[in-house]
Amino acid sequence: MNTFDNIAAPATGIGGAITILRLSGPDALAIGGRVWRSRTSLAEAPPRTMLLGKVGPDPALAVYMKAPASYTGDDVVELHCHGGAAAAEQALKLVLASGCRMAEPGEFTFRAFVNGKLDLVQAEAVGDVISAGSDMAFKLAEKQLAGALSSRLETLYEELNNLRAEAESHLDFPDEELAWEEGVPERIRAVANELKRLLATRGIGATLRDGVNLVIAGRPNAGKSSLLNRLLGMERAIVTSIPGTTRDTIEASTVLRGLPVRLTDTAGIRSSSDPIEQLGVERSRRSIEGAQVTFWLLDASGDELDLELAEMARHPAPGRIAVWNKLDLAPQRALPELDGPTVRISAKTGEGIEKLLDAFAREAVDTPRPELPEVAVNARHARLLEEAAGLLPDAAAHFECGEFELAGLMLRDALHTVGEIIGKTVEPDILDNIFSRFCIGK
Ligand SMILES: Nc1nc2c(c(=O)[nH]1)N(C=O)[C@@H](CNc1ccc(C(=O)N[C@@H](CCC(=O)O)C(=O)O)cc1)CN2
Ligand SMILES: Nc1nc2c(ncn2[C@@H]2O[C@H](COP(=O)(O)OP(=O)(O)OP(=O)(O)O)[C@@H](O)[C@H]2O)c(=O)[nH]1
Ligand SMILES: [Mg+2]
Repeated sequence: MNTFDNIAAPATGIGGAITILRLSGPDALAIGGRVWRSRTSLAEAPPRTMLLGKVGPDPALAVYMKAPASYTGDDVVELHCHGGAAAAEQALKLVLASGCRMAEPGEFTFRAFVNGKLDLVQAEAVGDVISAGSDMAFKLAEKQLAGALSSRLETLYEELNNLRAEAESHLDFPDEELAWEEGVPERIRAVANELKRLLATRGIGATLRDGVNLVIAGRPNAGKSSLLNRLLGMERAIVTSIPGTTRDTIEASTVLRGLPVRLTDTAGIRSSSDPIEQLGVERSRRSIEGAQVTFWLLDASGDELDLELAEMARHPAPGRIAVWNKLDLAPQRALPELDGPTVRISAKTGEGIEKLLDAFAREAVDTPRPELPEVAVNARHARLLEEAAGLLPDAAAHFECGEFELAGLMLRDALHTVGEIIGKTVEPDILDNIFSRFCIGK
């Protein structure tokens, strides 16, 4: 990605009411002026003023954002054209024929990073904002974009740099018994503790970014699809009184207790001679294996409780919550005690669903009512935090023994590693990996 190129891409999904083409680069203004025409040119009007003109024969609005006061930090021109694939394609063709090349995925945000508009953690947050699957995930991404995590890492980076300087200052006077500043090893350990506090947010970070994989499993007719429909608030799956109604897995996205959830309803598990049903059951098994949380439904009203329990015992399910369903049909029935979290519900009346959601959240994030975290790191951050935190106890110990060279080397490594998180020092392939996951136009 050459940062001096002029790049362009649709910034909106094609097919909406308006398509915005975004141009960024040193010649964005000139190229925009070749494609978009009006009585007053973009160069004449004050920047960030929306003007009406034409792209070819079609009316289109345009705005110029002068470097460095733009999203990318380059000169940016946006052309707001009529929506629809044909209009957008024509305008894009003109732009590409007039000196821009097509932007790669994430390239606008990459430029913002290179131009110092965003650090790497904030650039990742742009991706999180776009892919957020729940209100809580969205709010976390907004905080991270605003710099909540960046500023904490920045503070740690500065402290590590001071500590490194302190250790290295002793190297210049090897023969002197230079008294080292009070409290340096304690400060190193304090940084390690703060890194560990950040590391502890990895779980909730993964849950909010990736969503929880929740699978509903059980014997045929236990009420799995009824529960799916209730959780979604719509009749997504077919429900009948005939065992074996659901033959294939059904997937849906939803939000439970503020957590983004990928929900899978499965075909009821039993041995069957029907080859189609067998394939469905095989899929159910695979879904259960990949689950983070499993609702294992048991029909509390049936006369085959032993069979229900035997089937559950046969299938080790991650994060399993046993769910006695159809409570409305058997309100007084004495049910066997089970190992692990157990909830009683009626998918039909909705009774017990709140308790089920509490149990779900406890299984997913260890608390029935998750709160929005101040910050939450992602897998990349966690890997680097762990690496940095691992170096610090030894660095503190070396410092205490007067082994300042070793202490300094380790502090330098830790500094470098924390710097990688915010993008102060970073390998090109890491950048590629981050930005290529964005959509084109972002
Ligand atoms: N039309 C349009 N809408 C958009 C964007 C955009 O680029 N274009 N954005 C993104 O895709 C998001 C908004 N993010 C933005 C962030 C910074 C700047 C910007 O011009 N920053 C300058 C000026 C700051 C200021 O005036 O306070 C800067 O940082 O120097 C623009 C958009 C969402 N909506
Ligand atoms: N009374 C009562 N009936 C329920 C309840 N939950 C489900 N049912 C009924 O039980 C039958 C089976 O429900 P489904 O949701 O299709 O069951 P399933 O587990 O998806 O069944 P398969 O797809 O065949 O594996 C239907 O007639 C539902 O109306 C409940 O809580 N109370
Ligand atoms: Mg079903």
